[in-house]
Amino acid sequence: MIPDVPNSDSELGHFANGTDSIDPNLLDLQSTSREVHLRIEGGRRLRGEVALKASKNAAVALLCASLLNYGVTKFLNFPRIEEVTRMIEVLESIGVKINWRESNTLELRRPKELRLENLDEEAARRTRSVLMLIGSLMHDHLEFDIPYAGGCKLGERTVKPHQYALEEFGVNITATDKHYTVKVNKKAPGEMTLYESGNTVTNNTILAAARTEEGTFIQAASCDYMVQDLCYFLQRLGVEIEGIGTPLLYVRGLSRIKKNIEYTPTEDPIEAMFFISAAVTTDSEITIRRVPFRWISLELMKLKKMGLRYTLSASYRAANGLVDLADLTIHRHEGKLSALPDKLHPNVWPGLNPDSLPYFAPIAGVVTGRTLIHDWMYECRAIYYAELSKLGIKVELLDQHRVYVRGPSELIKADLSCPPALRPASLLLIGMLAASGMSVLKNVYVINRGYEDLAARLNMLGASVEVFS
Ligand SMILES: CC(=O)N[C@H]1[C@@H](OP(=O)(O)OP(=O)(O)OC[C@H]2O[C@@H](n3ccc(=O)[nH]c3=O)[C@H](O)[C@@H]2O)O[C@H](CO)[C@@H](O)[C@@H]1O
Ligand SMILES: C=C(OP(=O)(O)O)C(=O)O
Repeated sequence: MIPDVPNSDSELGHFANGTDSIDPNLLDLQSTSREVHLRIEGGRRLRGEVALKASKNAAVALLCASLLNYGVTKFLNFPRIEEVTRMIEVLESIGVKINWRESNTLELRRPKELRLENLDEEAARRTRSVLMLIGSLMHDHLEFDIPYAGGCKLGERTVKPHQYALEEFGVNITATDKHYTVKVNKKAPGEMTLYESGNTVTNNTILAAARTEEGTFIQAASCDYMVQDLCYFLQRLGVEIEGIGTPLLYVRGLSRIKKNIEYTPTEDPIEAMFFISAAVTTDSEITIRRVPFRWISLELMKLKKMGLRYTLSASYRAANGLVDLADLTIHRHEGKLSALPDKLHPNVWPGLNPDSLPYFAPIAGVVTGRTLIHDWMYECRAIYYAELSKLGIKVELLDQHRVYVRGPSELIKADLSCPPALRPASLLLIGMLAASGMSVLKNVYVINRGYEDLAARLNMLGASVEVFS
């Protein structure tokens, strides 16, 4: 059985799935050797256009999935972000040959034999995504160790759903000192139900099914965007998958996969929410290009009901030919937005995306009235929303899941450090863009985990963001 809570103090900071307290060491763990900070001259209105990059969350799943393929895998338009770099370090350490080709094309060639004993533990511990290595490695390895996974520090993030899902495929996972020890006696479950409709666990299960020749019905699957992107890639590899975008997936795998393949992941709906929130909080008009609008349709609906005006262009296909995109223009609101009377809360897709929810916190700071944000999914992410009060937004923390945000507020500059979680850290950047004067945001590694070249892209929109170390 995998414990979800660390057994001893010495495990704190490493067993990131288990602790429900915010670990002060985590920032150190997440820093690269050179800390990078941002200096933001706020209070400028944004203007112009920005195009979205592909998502961290699909990218990490695709990197793990590349191990299933004994041919050459090429990912086009792949995000050059810290989380991808960590996963590349992990894959290179076990023998995968990886090269960045022209700008954002990533080419991977796995060797016949992986050297799992060389796995780069330091890189692995910085990301939760290493959990998905289990679903890929179980097909050719009878026994191996994976370091305890890291990722955003948001309170307890259980690994039990992964254990329960993979045991259906004959995978036994036990927690030893700082590692999961994985033993495989492969079997085909036929039918299985996930313990939670989590994204990473769904992807892990799909990876397990992708090289299981008998068909697998996966019930209570997440239908979220990174799951869809992984399924589209696996289909290209020849894996049969039905029910993409629904909670019942049917996967008929292949015993061996060897194919030279190119795949372009879809643009990131959560990056779209970052730019939407930046535009609304600074009361700006900008156009966000290449938005997978159906993946944030509920978010757009809520914004419309607050009074926000936006325009969607005619739709066109993403480079993978599968997902519809459109260009989204957010119009200035000139202070005329109103708070929704009902709470904002996340849900598994097609609900309001759990990673979109935080972006409503700075928005709620500039609308008139009181907004209740109920972040039930994560144990303590709502606590980070209260950091916005240091930028002048009136946030009342009701408990570790709920905040009231009262607006409109006049935002004020501040010097702050990033909390150890990507979306909450990026909220502070949004607040600083809207606050007049010079703010400093320290140690932005955690933002760079998920977003590429954000300072330069914001500067193209007329912001003034200086990177320094
Ligand atoms: C690499 C990746 O894709 N990361 C995303 C993924 O993390 P990931 O799939 O790893 O998320 P977790 O498994 O940690 O789940 C997030 C939280 O939601 C809870 N939970 C989840 C599903 C459910 O049906 N019921 C439930 O209560 C979990 O117990 C946990 O507290 O999904 C999260 C939730 O969308 C996102 O914030 C992460 O960006
Ligand atoms: C929680 C997040 O990421 P991860 O699952 O990588 O920790 C996130 O992207 O907001």
